[in-house]
Amino acid sequence: MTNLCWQQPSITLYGKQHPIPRLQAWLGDHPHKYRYSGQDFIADIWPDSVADIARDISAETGVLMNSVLVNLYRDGQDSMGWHADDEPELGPDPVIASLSLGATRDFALRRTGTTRQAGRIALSDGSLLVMKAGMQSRWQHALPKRARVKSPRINLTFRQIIV
Ligand SMILES: O=C(O)CCC(=O)C(=O)O
Ligand SMILES: [Fe+2]
Repeated sequence: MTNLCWQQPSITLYGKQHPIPRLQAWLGDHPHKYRYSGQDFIADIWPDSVADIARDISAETGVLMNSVLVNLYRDGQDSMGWHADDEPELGPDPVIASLSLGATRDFALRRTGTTRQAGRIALSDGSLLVMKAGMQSRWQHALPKRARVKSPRINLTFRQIIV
């Protein structure tokens, strides 16, 4: 994982550029394109180790996963804000499978259109969280900062790009 092509793109908030508070890499079985905050990213072809995990997760979920967004949270200061994975490339009702490695981090949930957190799940090393069809339109999720966490976490969110 350490030799992946890590990127730290900037997102535009209120007209100002901010680097995302984590590193990410976009991998797949083909050079799939995906659009994120107004920028296009082309997938690097995944190494055999990741292809093997994708095969297992495809068998587990019944969905042929052909791409993965890898997130590296260097410590508890790194995070991901509230969002749903509702990019058009994923189709109307995606299944997304999220494998966690390293430090345990809380995964927070809220209903779409609300601001209050409705629940959280501690994602520990080796855990697999499957967000099933219907979830992205009804719920948002986030990975909040945790000041006490001093060690890194890598998260692989397997997806099926359908366009
Ligand atoms: O790090 C996590 O568990 C969440 C990652 C996530 O939501 C995403 O990659 O879209
Ligand atoms: Fe997500």
